[in-house]
Amino acid sequence: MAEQARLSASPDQRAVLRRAWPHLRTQRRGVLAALALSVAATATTVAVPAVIGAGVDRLLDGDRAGLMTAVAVLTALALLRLLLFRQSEIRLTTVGERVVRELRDLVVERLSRAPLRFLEAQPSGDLLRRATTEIADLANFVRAQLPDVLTVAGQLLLTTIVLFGYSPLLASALLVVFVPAIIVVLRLFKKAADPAFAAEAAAAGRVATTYRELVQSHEMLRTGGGTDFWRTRFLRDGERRYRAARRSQRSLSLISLARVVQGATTAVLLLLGGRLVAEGRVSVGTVVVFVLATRQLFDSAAQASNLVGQVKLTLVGLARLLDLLATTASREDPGPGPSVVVPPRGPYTGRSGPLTAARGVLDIRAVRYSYLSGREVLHGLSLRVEPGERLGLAGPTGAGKTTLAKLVTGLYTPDSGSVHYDGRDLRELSAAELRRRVVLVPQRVHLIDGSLLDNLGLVPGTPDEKRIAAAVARLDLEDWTRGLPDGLRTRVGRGAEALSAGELQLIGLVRAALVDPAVLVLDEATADLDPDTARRLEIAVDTLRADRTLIVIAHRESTIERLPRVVRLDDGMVLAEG
Ligand SMILES: Nc1ncnc2c1ncn2[C@@H]1O[C@H](COP(=O)(O)OP(=O)(O)OP(=O)(O)O)[C@@H](O)[C@H]1O
Repeated sequence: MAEQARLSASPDQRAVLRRAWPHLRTQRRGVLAALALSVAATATTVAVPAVIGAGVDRLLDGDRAGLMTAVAVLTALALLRLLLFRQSEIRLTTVGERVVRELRDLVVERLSRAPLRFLEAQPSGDLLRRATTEIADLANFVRAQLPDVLTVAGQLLLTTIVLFGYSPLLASALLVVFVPAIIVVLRLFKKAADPAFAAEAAAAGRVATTYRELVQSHEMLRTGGGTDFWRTRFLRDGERRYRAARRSQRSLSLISLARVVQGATTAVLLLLGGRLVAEGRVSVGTVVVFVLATRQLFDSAAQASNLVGQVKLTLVGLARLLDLLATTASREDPGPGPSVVVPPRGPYTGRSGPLTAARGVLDIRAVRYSYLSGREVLHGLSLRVEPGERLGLAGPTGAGKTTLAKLVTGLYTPDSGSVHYDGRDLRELSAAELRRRVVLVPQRVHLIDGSLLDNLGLVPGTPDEKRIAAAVARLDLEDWTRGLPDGLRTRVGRGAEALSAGELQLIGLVRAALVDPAVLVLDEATADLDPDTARRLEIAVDTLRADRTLIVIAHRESTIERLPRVVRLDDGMVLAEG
């Protein structure tokens, strides 16, 4: 089996921000400007204790003018602070929203080009969560917490610098007590929190998967009596998620150890400061600066402890998102940076590629394919289909007919062997060229939420109503569309007009007519068709086939009887022809 990239349940959490940085490429200037504003805003806060300290010393010296200057500077700082904080907040959230939007677009783009094999291999709920909830969480974080995080980080850094300027001795004492203790606390926290938060995100993904399964297969679960099984599974996943959330919350309590560190640091500072003042080595104003600034430092640390859970959650979400982007990056992507691996064999995503003739031979050469390692489904199957030929593929369930159809239409790439159209390996063709030449009408055509017209128009080039109506008329399907409540404008899909399996295939055939491919592969619906729909399908297929190659995965004897050439498959091999 070809190596298939899979999303990791616990993606690499190391250097997440560094790995995310290349994705900020287009917004780097904005990010830097926002950061500069944030630093300036923070500086106005950090300067306050220094100005108060200077004021205290002027007061003790009886320097009235100096005191008034300090008061004026404090007032100016307060105004400047207001202005700069507001500006930095606006800038940050604007740039952050842009980055999130670009990430969202990139995810959509990557998922739309991701190989079918990759998409089928992932639990759909988990994929959905990464592509939606986790990006939404990131957006919320950017809006609500990022400005605070930057302010806190800036305050911690700038305050330390200012204190060293005042008294290296007191500042060193502060750091000697404060920094090692905080590092120990943070290390303990990281050790407990990294796996806990990753497990919580993975558990949430599992809940989403189970939930999605219910929505998708509710009919089967109800009629088959499987509701209890599902409920048990859902409760089990919910319980796992609850326990994972409790564990990550417990890891947060480690951060409260920081308060013990705060108490010890204040005590050391007051004892040492008092002694230095008594010895005349520092002024009272300097001790005031230290006391106020240390308070600020502790406030920041306390705020940081409140934010740290949110930051952790966001970093885990970001790591999962980067994992998704790295796993879906195809060979053609320039890639955001060296940390991105390039796993899925991006099939048929070439942007250019050779052009092929409007009618050509379809040549399947010794293709092998496995979904799961060690369980080969097609074992070196070869088949040549001439232009304009009508071929039926028959065989028992599980013989590999649908798999072959997906290989022939380029939805899967063979593990070995190749599929050629007009002498070209499908892998060499651009996505547009491939879609122009080979079209699959699947067994179950999926509807998007919208009108029949919206659904019929889901082909390259977004055809207008006139073109769609002409295609409907060409396939002799006007009586069918006219019979629907609003004709072509009838809403279809969930909660709207229900269409039968055969009618869904009619939609697939109209789409094929709009594309005008050289090869049409029709995976016949297995459901029983009412006589009207069966007749419409027959007429539409006959009209459509004209001079193009038609491959029908035949589930009905009547279809097999009508086809001049029938290939019977069994266990991934051609069993017989005729
Ligand atoms: N997404 C998948 N993951 C794993 N195994 C799969 C997947 N799709 C199909 N298979 C397996 O591959 C084998 C061939 O399936 P395939 O659908 O191609 O057969 P088929 O001849 O089209 O059957 P049917 O007539 O029932 O549609 C089967 O054993 C099936 O269980």
